[in-house]
Amino acid sequence: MVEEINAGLEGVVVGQTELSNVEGDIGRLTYRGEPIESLVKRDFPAVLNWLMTGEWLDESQCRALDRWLADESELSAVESRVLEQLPRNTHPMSVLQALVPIAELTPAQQPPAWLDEQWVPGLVLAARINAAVRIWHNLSRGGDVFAVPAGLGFLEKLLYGINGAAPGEQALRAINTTQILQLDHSYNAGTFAGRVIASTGASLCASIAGSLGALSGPLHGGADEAAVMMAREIGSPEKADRWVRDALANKVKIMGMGHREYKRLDPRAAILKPMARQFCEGTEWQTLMDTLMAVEETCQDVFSSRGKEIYANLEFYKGAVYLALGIPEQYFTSLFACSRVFGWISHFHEFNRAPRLIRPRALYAGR
Ligand SMILES: CC(=O)SCCNC(=O)CCNC(=O)[C@H](O)C(C)(C)COP(=O)(O)OP(=O)(O)OC[C@H]1O[C@@H](n2cnc3c(N)ncnc32)[C@H](O)[C@@H]1OP(=O)(O)O
Ligand SMILES: O=C([O-])CC(=O)C(=O)O
Repeated sequence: MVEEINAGLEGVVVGQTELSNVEGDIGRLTYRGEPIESLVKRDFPAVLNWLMTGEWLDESQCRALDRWLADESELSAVESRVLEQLPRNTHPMSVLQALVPIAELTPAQQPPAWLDEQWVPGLVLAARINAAVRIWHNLSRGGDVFAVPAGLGFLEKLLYGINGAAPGEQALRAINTTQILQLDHSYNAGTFAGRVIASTGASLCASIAGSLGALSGPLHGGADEAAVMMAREIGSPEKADRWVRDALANKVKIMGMGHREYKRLDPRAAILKPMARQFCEGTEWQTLMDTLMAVEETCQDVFSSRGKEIYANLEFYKGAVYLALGIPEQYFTSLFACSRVFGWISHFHEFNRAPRLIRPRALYAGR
């Protein structure tokens, strides 16, 4: 009997989740029923807590969580030594994969009293990941780690540490938006990898180390860096049309375009494109932004001539916002991980409430 094989698991339902809902046919994304368009008007700590627990924090709780996460965004002596030993050209995603399995999950500061203790190790891990990205950004450039003043918020500390200067109000609002948009996305490859690892009874750190590996690939989270590298290679909007037509004729994938689930515009790209335009206008990033827009136009034109549709995904315009915030492209995917880790933690706990070993079957095709 010939068994049917679905190598990419397209459309296969392998579990359930209450965390986020990707409605690809109508281009809608919600976290616990709340559309991302309204969530981006809130503060990042409030939204990550909503995703994890399904409860809204009041203003003082939100400030307390923000401050505690920021305070926990430091590395222990052992963790710092690990980073110091790494070759300076190590990619930030590899740095995170080296660090996470040995990360210390005991908080250095007392967590807010109302925080359910089941969340503490995961939140400490998320804070360590943010710290590692900030600190590696300094170390990999051969410099000292920028001193960051006390009393900053979680995302403020991350941006301050990367740029060595206090972010303005507009930059803070922008990073609040990008990080909210990346928190969760149902059973994407990175999250699913984490659930598979959790299904063996492995630890939270093991699960998240696996998710990081999956996220790093260019067909997934690594597309953010790859899209900007593509725009840099093209060089200018005038050259985009020829470049894209040649690429598509040669079956080269255009990074940041297309999506397994969205059959319309990714709602995250719909928010990020106007933001990126506004941020890049009249700056050194204007040509890159214009090049990305020209790539999107030609890509859609070629697809339409084939009777198909293609749309930008989360990754296509996000990089232009990040560049304007002072974040270099090698760091894009690690910034993605700084947000998505809260989704991975939520999935780890959700999965472990009804665990089952995930073990599919293969059709033997050998001798
Ligand atoms: C956060 C995230 O992970 S978002 C996704 C980030 N990844 C990217 O941006 C990488 C570029 N995009 C892609 O590779 C794909 O669109 C994926 C992997 C994201 C999803 O693709 P799948 O559901 O597997 O669709 P698949 O790759 O089979 O594409 C269907 C058709 O569209 C084409 N296509 C899809 N995306 C692209 C693209 N970006 N560039 C060129 N052609 C594309 C495929 O070549 C295929 O054509 P064919 O039917 O002639 O063979
Ligand atoms: O859902 C997917 O396949 C990829 C994606 O957009 C994400 O992880 O945010």
